[in-house]
Amino acid sequence: MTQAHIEVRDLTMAYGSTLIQRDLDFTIGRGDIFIIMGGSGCGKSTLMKHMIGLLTPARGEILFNGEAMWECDFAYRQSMVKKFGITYQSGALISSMTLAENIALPLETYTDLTPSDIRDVIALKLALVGLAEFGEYYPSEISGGMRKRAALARAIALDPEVLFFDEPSAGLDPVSARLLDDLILQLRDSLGATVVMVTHELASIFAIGTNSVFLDPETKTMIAQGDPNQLLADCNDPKVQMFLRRGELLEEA
Ligand SMILES: Nc1ncnc2c1ncn2[C@@H]1O[C@H](COP(=O)(O)OP(=O)(O)OP(=O)(O)O)[C@@H](O)[C@H]1O
Repeated sequence: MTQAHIEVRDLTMAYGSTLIQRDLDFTIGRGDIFIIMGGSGCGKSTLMKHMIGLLTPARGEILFNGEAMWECDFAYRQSMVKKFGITYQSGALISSMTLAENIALPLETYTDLTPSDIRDVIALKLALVGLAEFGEYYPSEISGGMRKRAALARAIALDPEVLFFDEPSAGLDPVSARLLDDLILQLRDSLGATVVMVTHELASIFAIGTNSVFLDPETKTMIAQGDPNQLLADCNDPKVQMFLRRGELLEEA
């Protein structure tokens, strides 16, 4: 049994009086590639925002390395969140800065590294994502797939313990999406990190996912959890099967 890295305990999420999901309870193991799945609008991004300290639970708790994220004060929570690397759907690189300058930003903000050390870290991170030659390029001068990888280089600048991705392969062609999956696997292994991903991409889910939770927008709670390949083989819930089989339900035996 792998060691728990993030534990979601009895979590209820709401925007004001609007309930989004209730009674979420699951564990993400160290080294997992954990997929948050479910139909449109069920609350996947909302769950991720709770995990990264942006939204406060209506009820329940999230533990990181066994420590409660919401019981503690803001400063302590920030020290936990610093161990997370986050990439959003758009990549969100700053367009007026080169890739190297984008990666330098978290290093200048959160570390005491010298300019020369920062240059070394930038070179290392760019090399890790296959962009060694592109440090002086601006985001608009490279392809969409390269922008995703550059955003990843920035997310790993501070050697995070957990990497969070919201729809990492959105807008990519299948080959670039596959390369991004390979890169996520490679980074998980080289950083010894845990990965948490919101994605609809079945190919990615089955290729790299090791654990998952399935959120249902109708009952507003989780209806399945576990290895996605195992869920495909064993889960009897028709909504989960519909999702994992791209809408094609198994014929009744
Ligand atoms: N800031 C907000 N205030 C109020 N409601 C919100 C807010 N953000 C999201 N919602 C609502 O919460 C619900 C869940 O949204 P969320 O973006 O988490 O879903 P999702 O599963 O990630 O969706 P998708 O798959 O379409 O990206 C939606 O009904 C959405 O309209």
